[in-house]
Order: sequence, then structure tokens, then C-alpha cells
Amino acid sequence: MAEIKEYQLFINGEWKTSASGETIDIISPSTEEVVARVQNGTAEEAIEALKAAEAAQKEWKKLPARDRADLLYKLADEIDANNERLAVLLTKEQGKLLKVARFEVSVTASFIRYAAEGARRIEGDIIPSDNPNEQIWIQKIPKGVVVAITAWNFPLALAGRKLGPALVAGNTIVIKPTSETPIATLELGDLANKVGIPKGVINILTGPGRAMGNALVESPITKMITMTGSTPVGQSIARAAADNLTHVQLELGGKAPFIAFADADIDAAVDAALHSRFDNCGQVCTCNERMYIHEDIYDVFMEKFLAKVAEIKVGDPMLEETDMGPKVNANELKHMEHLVEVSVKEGATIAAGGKRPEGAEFEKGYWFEPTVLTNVTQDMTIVHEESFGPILPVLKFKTFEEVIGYANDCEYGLAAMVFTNDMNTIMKCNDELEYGEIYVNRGHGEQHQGFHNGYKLSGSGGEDGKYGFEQYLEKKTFYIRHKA
Ligand SMILES: NC(=O)C1=CN([C@@H]2O[C@H](COP(=O)(O)OP(=O)(O)OC[C@H]3O[C@@H](n4cnc5c(N)ncnc54)[C@H](OP(=O)(O)O)[C@@H]3O)[C@@H](O)[C@H]2O)C=CC1
Ligand SMILES: O=C(O)[C@@H](O)[C@@H]1OC[C@H](O)[C@H]1O
Repeated sequence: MAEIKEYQLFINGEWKTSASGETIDIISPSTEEVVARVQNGTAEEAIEALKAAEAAQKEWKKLPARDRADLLYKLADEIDANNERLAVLLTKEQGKLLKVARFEVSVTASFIRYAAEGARRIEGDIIPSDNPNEQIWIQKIPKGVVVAITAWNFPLALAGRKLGPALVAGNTIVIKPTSETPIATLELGDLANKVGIPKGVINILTGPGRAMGNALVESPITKMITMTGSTPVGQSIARAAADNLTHVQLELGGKAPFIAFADADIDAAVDAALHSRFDNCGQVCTCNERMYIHEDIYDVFMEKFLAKVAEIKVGDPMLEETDMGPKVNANELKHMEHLVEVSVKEGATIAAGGKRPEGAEFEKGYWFEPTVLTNVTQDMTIVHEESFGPILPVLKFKTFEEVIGYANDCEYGLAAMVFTNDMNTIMKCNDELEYGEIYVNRGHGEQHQGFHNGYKLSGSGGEDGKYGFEQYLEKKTFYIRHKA
């Protein structure tokens, strides 16, 4: 039996055991074995980390942004140098395919490098005043201490997506990864020390969000909260932050519609639908959560699509030949079973999957078959409730107006996918789809220079790109008058 590593809290550049004396077991979704233990941190330790970050920020913000960026480039290089080790940890704690985990580690480094490239573009304004002998200067300055709270599906990438811009802007950060998958994120502590990032600039805490997370959110030391996770938790964070009017940036749930019009490239649409939904066992916020296929191509599309779904190999995510790993935990697995049960009761047909796979290799772990539901109607639960798993309801449509109405009939507004070669249809979709991120003729997958921005209950503020970076900065306006 491999030794079970017990991680500590990373506060002010030091590792420390929590005063709670309690630890949290990190369970492998593939085997249900304990793969690591982390501290069950206390609210007092949250405040200790915030104070360390606050103290460190006084000097960190004085560094030229270029010097801050140089340290982040070194951190990104260290992350790349540890790709395989970090990827294996991600697969152990989250159950994602090792090949996807390697992608996540490289994306983490890439997020940080992209942020570092912005070091020389923290630009302000000089504006002419209406008064004689006066200028108006608007300067961009850091907010102070940033709290980053991340979800379990891409835990390391989400940490990099937030720490990169936060630190380049001159802020310091306290990261609280989810209790499900914190270990790859915790590894950033030693890498930060190794490259010389000053003590207290990066702090990493573990403990249940409702206690540890809440303490971080409610503290007046915290000047910005950037959170990725579910809509209900995002809403509770926004409420808790209101007392201090702390800036909150939220990336939350989704229910992306995937629309294939009559002129779609069917093979391209099938490929995109397959990989977007199943590559990470459906656990991506921008996944095609529901599909609308024009009636003229429905039969051909479904024949091709179901044939590809039948070929998906579910199994050990460490193996290169595996196409889909397990769900992250038992509750998520139960949620899959519940959604299929409700869908069938409401009249849906199981065209593929629908249950836990059979076989000795699936006796332990949180496995669920890639599932496709047909005979689905717009009023069904599965068309509106986020599954965040390998379940895909498919509906037919006739007209543009009908499918736009279906697509927008949703409390979320994060991502949508559209397959058509007609420019007029593309432009009309762009005008009428109520989503912050629309993918045309391809599957999902944001780019750092874009803007990952959810409407409605999918979030507020958005992140990535120049608009995401702006959120980590405050503005200070000077009115400067001089003698004539
Ligand atoms: N829009 C996007 O970019 C993305 C959205 N998501 C969404 O995230 C969800 C799945 O991720 P999941 O981790 O389960 O999301 P959760 O909302 O359950 O948890 C997200 C984070 O919030 C913490 N948390 C929980 N309660 C509180 C609280 N009261 N105060 C402060 N922090 C708290 C959690 O800590 P702990 O786990 O320790 O309780 C975790 O770190 C899905 O809905 C998915 O759509 C996921 C990825 C990307
Ligand atoms: O959070 C998600 O699910 C996506 O934004 C995912 O996270 C990091 C990757 O770059 C994205 O695909």
C-alpha cells in the first residue's frame, strides 16, 4: 500500500498542521481508496492566512510589475517541469483521464504565463480637465488581498486562472480549493517557495467551504473574492460578501445548448458533441448539457452519434486507452442515477447507457455509463437542471425561432454551441442567444485571451482576458492643479 501523504496548510510560506487536529480524507473516484489527507482548517487559520497575505501585499505591490511577472514565469516553468507528477495527482483525486490531467497542468502554466504577459499593460489615463492648469489622472492599483475559491473539476487550472492575474496586478492571494480535490493545488506551495515568490504572497488552505470558506469571505481583510463553483454556493458567497461590499467575481453553473442546424457539418458536430460532453465525464461548465438537432438531419446525426457513444471505453483513467473515467464522488453518481430515473418517469427513452457499468473493475468507484436520452421534451427536468455529468438529452427542432426559444428557456447563460455554415444564421444566433460564450462550428474550450463570462445564474463579472484582468485592479483618480 503506497504511503498516504498528509498535506498541511500553506500559510506565509510555511506548512502547518491545523489546530483542529482533524484531517479530511481525499478519496480516489476510481477505487474509493484514500489517496491523501489534508487539514480540516479552522476559521482562525483563515484569518491567519489573510493577515499574512495582507502583510506581504505591502511589499509585493511595490515590486515593478515586470519583476512580479518574472517570478510567475518561473512558477509556470516549475509547473511544466512537474507536469506528469501533478497530472497523476489530479487523476488520483478527481478521476479525470491522465491525458486530460496533463492538459490541465499545461493549461495551468499557460494561464499564469498569459497573466504575466500583461505586466506592462497595467495602463491608466491622463484626461484633460475642464479647469485651467489641471490634469486628471486615473491610475490602476491592486485591490489588496484576493480570496480564490475553486471547484473540483479542474482544480489546478482554476487556481492558476486566478492566481496569475491576481499576483501580476500586485495583489496577494489566499486559495481555498474544494475539499474534494485539493492536493494538486497544495503542491503549488512548494513550487512557489522554490522560485522565490515571497512568503505570504500565495497561501493555500483546506477545509469545508461553509466554515473555512465563509471565514475568508466575511473578513474585511478580503478585498476581492473570485469563486468558481455551483450557483447556490456562489449566491451564498455574494450574500456573505455584501456586508463589506467586497468585489465578487463568480463563475457558476451552466446548461449549454448545442444546436445543429439542417446545413451543419454532421461529422464535425458529432465529434464536437461527443468530446465536449464525455471527455471529462461531463464535468466541464461549458459542456453541451442538452442538444437540439434539426429534424432534417436528426436520423443521420443520431445514427452516427450513438455509434460513437457505443465505442466510448469507460475505465481506469490512468490508462491511455480509456475514453472516460468516473464521476468525482458518490453524491454526484447518485445525482446521475436520479436524473435518469426522473427523465424516464417524465417520458424520456434511454438510447444509450443510463446506469452504472457492469464488471468487476466497476465494483469500486463512482462509474456511470455515457448516457443519451431521446424522446425528450422541453419541459423535462433534464433540459433545465444542470447534470454536470455524462448525460445528454437530445431534442428535435423545425424552425430557427423554435430552437432559439428552447435554447434561451434557461436560468443559466454561460455557453452555447452552434453548427451551421450559413452566415446569416450565425449572426442571428449571435444576436439572439442569451449566452456569454458561443462556440460556432466547434466544441467548447475557452482561450485565455477571450472572456469567460456567464449571464443570468451562471455568474457575474467573468474572467480571463483583458476584461477579467481588470477585475483584479482598483482605480484611483487624481485631480492635479498647478500654478499658471
Ligand atoms: N463557470 C465555470 O467556469 C465553472 C462552474 N463550475 C460549477 O461548479 C459546480 C461543481 O463544482 P463544486 O466544487 O461542486 O461546486 P461547489 O459550489 O459545491 O463548491 C465550490 C467551492 O466553494 C466552496 N464553498 C462551498 N460552500 C461555501 C461557502 N458557504 N462559502 C465559501 N465557499 C464555499 C467549496 O468548498 P468545499 O468543497 O470544501 O465545500 C468549493 O471550494 C457545478 O455547478 C459547475 O457548473 C465548475 C467549473 C467551472
Ligand atoms: O472550469 C471549467 O470547467 C472550464 O472553464 C475549464 O477549466 C479550465 C479549462 O481551461 C476549461 O476547459
